[in-house]
Amino acid sequence: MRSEETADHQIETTESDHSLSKVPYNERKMGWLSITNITFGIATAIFYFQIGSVMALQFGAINALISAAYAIVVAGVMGTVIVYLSARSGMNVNLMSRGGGFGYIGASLTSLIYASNFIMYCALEGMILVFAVHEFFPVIPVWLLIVVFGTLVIPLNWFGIKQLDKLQKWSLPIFFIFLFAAITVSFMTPSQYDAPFWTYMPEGMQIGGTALLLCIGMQHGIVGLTALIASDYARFLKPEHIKGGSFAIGFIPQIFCYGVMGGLGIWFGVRLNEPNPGVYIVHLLGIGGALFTMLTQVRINVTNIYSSSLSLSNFFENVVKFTPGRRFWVVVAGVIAMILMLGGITDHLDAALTFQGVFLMSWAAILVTDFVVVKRMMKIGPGHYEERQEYLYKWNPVGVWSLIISSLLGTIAALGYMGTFLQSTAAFFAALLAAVLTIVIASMTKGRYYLKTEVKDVDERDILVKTK
Ligand SMILES: O=c1cc[nH]c(=O)[nH]1
Repeated sequence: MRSEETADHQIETTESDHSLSKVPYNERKMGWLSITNITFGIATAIFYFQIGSVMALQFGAINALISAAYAIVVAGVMGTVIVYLSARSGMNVNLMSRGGGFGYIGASLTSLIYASNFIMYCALEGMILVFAVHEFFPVIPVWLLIVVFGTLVIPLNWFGIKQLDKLQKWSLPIFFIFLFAAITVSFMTPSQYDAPFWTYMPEGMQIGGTALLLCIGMQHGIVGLTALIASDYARFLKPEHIKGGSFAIGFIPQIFCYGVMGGLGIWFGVRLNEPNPGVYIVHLLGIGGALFTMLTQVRINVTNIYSSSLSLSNFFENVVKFTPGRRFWVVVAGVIAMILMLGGITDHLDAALTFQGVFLMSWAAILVTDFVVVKRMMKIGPGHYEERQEYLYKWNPVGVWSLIISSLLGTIAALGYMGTFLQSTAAFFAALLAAVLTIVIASMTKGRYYLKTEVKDVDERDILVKTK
């Protein structure tokens, strides 16, 4: 087994993390339901209520619903392809990017930005939890709650994927009990809006046009992330579950995030005339609302820390050969998130998150285009994903230039320097641009930078496309 050949890889094998190498076939034992269950840890975050409620109250419920449908399709299609690639290769997007168009240093940069994204989200989600609890127990100082809840996610990540699976499995039924309670109480609470909720439209807004574009612009901050994230778990999928499982893992959680949670967010928001779920859930369920928030936020933050630890492991192995093991990075990610919360930085992350929304969607688009168009249709580059440094160039211009150009232009557009239309659709256009650039640069370089030397020990099962 290749992953046992070096000392680093032995550490991983004993921890079952495989943060630095692909998951060997004899450890791809998880069924599609278990993996979908883990990704529901992300999908059940009240963050998605908030997106739905804010969109509906600012731009109208029908625009929010159309935008949710758009997010389901875009994240679902990209997510399904990425899950398929992860399950076939045994790699997450960090590893896959090395041989999937970026080179090993190129892939380190994507890993670093990806890790920073999860750490920021961990801090943002952590603050939602801290404020919900502080609301009920104002005597407990905020800094203490930050330290307690910031520390809690570290041991919950200690034993990797199996622990995550158990945690998400046991907490999901409790989540649904709270959710049904909130819906029931909401029905019993007089609505602030008398007509059917989907007819809600604030003054000066209309169906479609700028209002719809602004909703789509809000969704773009997160669509790329939800398409990419399942790859951390799908690499453990049993090979016999790949066919139907790729769709289940790649698509169903998107329906839940944007459709169910987002849809309920629209409904709650309009009914209660309140955009902040931290306020309305507590209003509906009292202390139960604080417990519900605690549950959803712990569920999402264990996945945030898990994904950041994998990405940090990748970055530091690739760039400085520092391989202390994934648990070390769990602690680092947890501590940085706490520092962000304690420093009050979470109120100033807007520009960083705008850039990351564009960046992540472009990255997902490059991985999908590299596989579907470059490898499958144009037969350029190797037919398998290589992750070992000795076979790779540091940089592959295909992914690296496509990502740099599209992310830069996309961010400039998203910040409003190219007009309103491009501001709201920036991530989409960056992703389209990234896809086109991937094809153009791959055909210009004729796949030269995918592999430094020929790989002679490729397992037949790892070949995704016959390129020769
Ligand atoms: O992956 C995600 C998505 C939304 N919010 C998070 O905290 N993490």
